[in-house]
Amino acid sequence: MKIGCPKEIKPQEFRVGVTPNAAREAVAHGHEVLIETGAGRGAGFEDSDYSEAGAHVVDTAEEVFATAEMIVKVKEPQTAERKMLREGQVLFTYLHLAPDPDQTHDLLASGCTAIAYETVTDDRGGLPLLAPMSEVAGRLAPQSGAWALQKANGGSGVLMGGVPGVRPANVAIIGGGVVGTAAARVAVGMGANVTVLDRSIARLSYLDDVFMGRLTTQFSDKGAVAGLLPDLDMVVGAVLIPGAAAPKLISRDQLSTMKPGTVLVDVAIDQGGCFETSKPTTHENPIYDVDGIVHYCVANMPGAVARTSTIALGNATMPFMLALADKGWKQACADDPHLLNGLNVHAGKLTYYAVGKALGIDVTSPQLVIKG
Ligand SMILES: NC(=O)C1=CN([C@@H]2O[C@H](COP(=O)(O)OP(=O)(O)OC[C@H]3O[C@@H](n4cnc5c(N)ncnc54)[C@H](O)[C@@H]3O)[C@@H](O)[C@H]2O)C=CC1
Ligand SMILES: CC(=O)C(=O)O
Ligand SMILES: [Mg+2]
Repeated sequence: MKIGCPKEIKPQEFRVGVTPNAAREAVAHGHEVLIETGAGRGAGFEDSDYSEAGAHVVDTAEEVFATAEMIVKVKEPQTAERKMLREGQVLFTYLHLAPDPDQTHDLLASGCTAIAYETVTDDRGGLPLLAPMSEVAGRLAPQSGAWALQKANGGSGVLMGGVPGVRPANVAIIGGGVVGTAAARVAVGMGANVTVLDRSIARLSYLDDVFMGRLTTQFSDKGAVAGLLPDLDMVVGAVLIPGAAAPKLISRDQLSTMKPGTVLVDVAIDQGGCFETSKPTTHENPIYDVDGIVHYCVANMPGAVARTSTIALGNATMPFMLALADKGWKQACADDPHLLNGLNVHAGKLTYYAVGKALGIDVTSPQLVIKG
């Protein structure tokens, strides 16, 4: 199969969808890999690394899209990229369709087959292609939030770890999954006073065991969140209902119950955000103020540490990319129900229920699609 990897064009996105190591494996499996010149540079990979791995370096994204049977990327295709997708072509990347009707309609109109990293599952109930980037974003969240807490950035001027005689920051993390756990590890390490809220008692029990008294766990309901808000310095939003639009857990009215300069870090922004006042921002302009509360809502946080993120993502996607290339998407999805869970769009049909529910679009069963 011809596998194509364009340079990412989302602002300040330095990751790349195919690493030289992944390209080498694909070539060893008999596939042809086309990579746009400079695509790996932001992650520390030169064109020569790809050439040595057996890939063909091409000059333009147009060439990649026109030639490749499968496009492997990182971020959801941008408008210019969506225009280049065609019927029969496979797209393997993050999509986050539930909060993004424009992209959804463009993908349906293109006729392509789009498999979303973030809805591929595993045997343990996890999301193996989201998890590596959630590990990164979770570790970054307290770091970015601590920067936003600084007075010059609009924050309240509270230091995460405090100093002897002055209390540390109070941090609440809503959602104790992969992002939440990684964020808790860093926030606790910085010396903050951390509370993690989740609706899964099993998850709270795990966190209680692992952190051995170094954080507080609390069941997440409206009353619990409202009760914490007046005393917090930072909230990290880290909830997920796979594929679905994120539930809104802090309303605009509630901002007035918080201290001026409190920081909200909405990691769940790629699924629409879990605070009513969240809207996506970029690394170029990551924060904004609503009613005196600082919002950090960067939808591609791992792009900031593109080297680490690219290698971590490439390690996770490679086996799935190879299965899709070796067998063709239909057989690969028929053989692996976890990969089939990644199928969001095929030939003008939406195939993921949570996205259909969020956007009011009819859904065709993915099982039916692969039999067709
Ligand atoms: N902004 C960015 O750059 C990135 C964003 N993300 C996003 O971060 C979010 C979290 O991802 P993961 O941690 O991997 O998901 P996960 O599935 O590991 O964890 C989500 C947790 O949220 C909990 N939850 C669901 N509803 C809740 C509620 N109402 N209150 C409290 N907890 C609730 C679940 O029980 C689960 O433990 C996702 O939206 C993901 O797409 C991930 C990576 C990068
Ligand atoms: C998960 C995601 O959207 C990202 O890593 O950018
Ligand atoms: Mg870019």
